[in-house]
Amino acid sequence: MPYNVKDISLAPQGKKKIQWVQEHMPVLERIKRDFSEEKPFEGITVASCLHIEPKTINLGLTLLAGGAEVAMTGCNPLSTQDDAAAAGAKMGLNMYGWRGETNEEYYENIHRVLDHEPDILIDDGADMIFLVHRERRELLDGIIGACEETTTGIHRLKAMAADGALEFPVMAVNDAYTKYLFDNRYGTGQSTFDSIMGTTNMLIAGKTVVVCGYGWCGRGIALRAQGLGANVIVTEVNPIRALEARMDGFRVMKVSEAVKHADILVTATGNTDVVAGDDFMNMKDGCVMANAGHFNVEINRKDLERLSEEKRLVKEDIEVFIMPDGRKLYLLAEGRLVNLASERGQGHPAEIMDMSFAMQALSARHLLSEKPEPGVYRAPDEIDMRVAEMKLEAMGIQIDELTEKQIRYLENWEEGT
Ligand SMILES: NC(=O)c1ccc[n+]([C@@H]2O[C@H](COP(=O)([O-])OP(=O)(O)OC[C@H]3O[C@@H](n4cnc5c(N)ncnc54)[C@H](O)[C@@H]3O)[C@@H](O)[C@H]2O)c1
Ligand SMILES: O=c1[nH]cnc2c1ncn2[C@@H]1O[C@H](CO)[C@@H](O)[C@H]1O
Ligand SMILES: N[C@@H](CCS)C(=O)O
Repeated sequence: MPYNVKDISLAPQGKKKIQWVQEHMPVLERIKRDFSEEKPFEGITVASCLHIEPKTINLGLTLLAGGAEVAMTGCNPLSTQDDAAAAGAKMGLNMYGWRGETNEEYYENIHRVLDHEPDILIDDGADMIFLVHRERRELLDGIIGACEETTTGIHRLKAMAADGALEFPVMAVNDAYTKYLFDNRYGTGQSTFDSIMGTTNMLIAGKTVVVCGYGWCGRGIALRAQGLGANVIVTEVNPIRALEARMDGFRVMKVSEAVKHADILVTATGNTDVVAGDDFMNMKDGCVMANAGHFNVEINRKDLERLSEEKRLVKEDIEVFIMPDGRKLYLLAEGRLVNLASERGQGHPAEIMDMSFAMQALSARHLLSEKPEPGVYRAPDEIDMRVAEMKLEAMGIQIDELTEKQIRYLENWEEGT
């Protein structure tokens, strides 16, 4: 089985981590059992570009159990867990990736995965899908379609589809209820603080935490910051989301004002230059900045380098920028998504990725059976509801069913006071 990982001898340690998460991913385990009987992916090659860590390996093993050949690489140069990658290679997956890739190595590894001539792609951020369209067009004919994991990837793919440039169907896995309502909100909320606290060993209680963006991720981050005892300020560009943040109990202000108060600042917008230029000149001394959104552009690192007098690594994943007036500003994990890119970042909890990856597995199977036209599609509600039902069942929770009378009542427009 071809692979290129940092250190294959880390496999036993990675395997233990995979076994641990499997115990907390009951929905994916159930799908794995079904797939191993039905073999829906027999003869199919799946290529993934996802954060490589134990839960993702478990998705790979689920597809493998379904008969697929699986080739995996990372979707971020810093997020790969080397022991999990090594274990994946030993467990029958074609693994390419390591933590700390250069930009060149990152794209090189996507090429190696594509060399397996995949029928189905699973992407996070759409880098692999773009590469196929730009540089590996010879593969387009063989590709049945792709599944996309995250908000930013879907924005990019919709823009591509609007320009008539998207040449195969893509399932917008992020847009499933069982994905964004839980993964983006509770997953990012918890894993962002897990990583910030693990990296800095700092107290959150009593601090002012500024959250830029009050989308699904921002809501989760603000909620958890509040729960940890922080004073939370939200910045937004969307008036409705800003109002929601205010009525959820948070202060709302412009980022240029918020930076003056921030002890900790977290971006989660999917946008560029959210904190930039003069913001660094007005920022409070000692502010710790982290990005939980995408790529490394939300906090403008180039501005930070240009405006500071000195930059050095304090310890793994903490850089300090010393400003001309002596203020120290800290940036975590090079401004890449902190919950995965920092060494301490474990990503979302297993129980959360259980649903996200169940949606991935079932969306890939849906692509195979339906073979839709090129475009960006939400997964059918039946799949979404099925994942929620399986999750409730696994949690031992029962809910009521509508009676015939209630269904008739809800469908009736004549009955009133
Ligand atoms: N770290 C993770 O594990 C993780 C998990 C899920 C999603 N994501 C990524 O996080 C980002 C946000 O995802 P989401 O699902 O919350 O998206 P979303 O669209 O629900 O929310 C983004 C919010 O940011 C706001 N915004 C945009 N530009 C802004 C600016 N300059 N200042 C302040 N607010 C601004 C928007 O108005 C919107 O309310 C995306 O890039 C997504 O891919 C990361
Ligand atoms: O632990 C994890 N393993 C794999 N993917 C993850 C994990 N945590 C979050 N994400 C995924 O990363 C995307 C943003 O790049 C998010 O959409 C989320 O689903
Ligand atoms: N794969 C990209 C998209 C995250 S939303 C990244 O890691 O930054």
